[in-house]
Amino acid sequence: MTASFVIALDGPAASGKGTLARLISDHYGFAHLDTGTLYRGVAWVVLDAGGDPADPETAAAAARDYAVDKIAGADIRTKEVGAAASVVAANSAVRAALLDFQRRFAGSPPRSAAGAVLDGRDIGTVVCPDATVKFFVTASPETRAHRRWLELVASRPGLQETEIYQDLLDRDARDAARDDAPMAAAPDAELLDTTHLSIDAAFAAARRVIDGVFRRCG
Ligand SMILES: Nc1ncnc2c1ncn2[C@@H]1O[C@H](COP(=O)(O)OP(=O)(O)O)[C@@H](O)[C@H]1O
Ligand SMILES: Nc1ccn([C@@H]2O[C@H](COP(=O)(O)OP(=O)(O)O)[C@@H](O)[C@H]2O)c(=O)n1
Repeated sequence: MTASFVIALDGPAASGKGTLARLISDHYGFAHLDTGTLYRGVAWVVLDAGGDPADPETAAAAARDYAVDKIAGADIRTKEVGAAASVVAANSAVRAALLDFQRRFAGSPPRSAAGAVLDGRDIGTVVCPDATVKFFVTASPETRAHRRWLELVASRPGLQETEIYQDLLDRDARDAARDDAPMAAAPDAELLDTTHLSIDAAFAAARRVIDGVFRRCG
């Protein structure tokens, strides 16, 4: 089953897809799923238990047993958890274990919302190939590193922007090179480069695309 409207946002780390997904879901009254939290959650569970995210069985077992209450209070937004997330995300058994939940969310959004907004790496290509509107959100690596550094430095004084930059490049390379559901723009995705756009301007550009599609859908 598919919800009336599904908005898919994919793109590399810190491109602004999560920010747009939240604004879009608030504006249209749709439910939002940040699918990166699933991979970060699985990675956090593995790391917290002292496991190796690269060990296929350890990661697959954590994904099969995954429930959101397992990460209650955990800081899953760190760069270490992000790096481990992209390692577990290359494991097909992990991706298979998380797929059904994402598709059910898109098909039957919580609170009977009229639509769902999902952001991640493979939403428009694998999770919801029939999404109503698809975006591939990008920004230059320097811009993305600066944005992510601004987010993290408050809780980690001394954190170097160059460290974040390298981290993002490594993660993007892993995400784009994996065999299963690599990060990629769907052929019918709208490309949105936010390098020189404020959050408001990026949101306005996304709204123009969505409203245009909704008008055509009647
Ligand atoms: N267009 C933009 N201009 C400036 N900062 C932005 C823009 N879009 C997002 N940000 C900021 O960049 C950071 C990363 O954005 P986020 O939406 O979390 O990226 P992603 O979900 O792609 O990893 C956040 O602190 C967010 O507020
Ligand atoms: N749909 C998705 C979402 C995230 N991921 C993985 O999870 C990691 C963390 O995703 P995220 O969306 O939280 O990362 P940021 O863009 O917020 O930095 C990514 O680097 C991917 O490896 C994925 O493989 N597929």
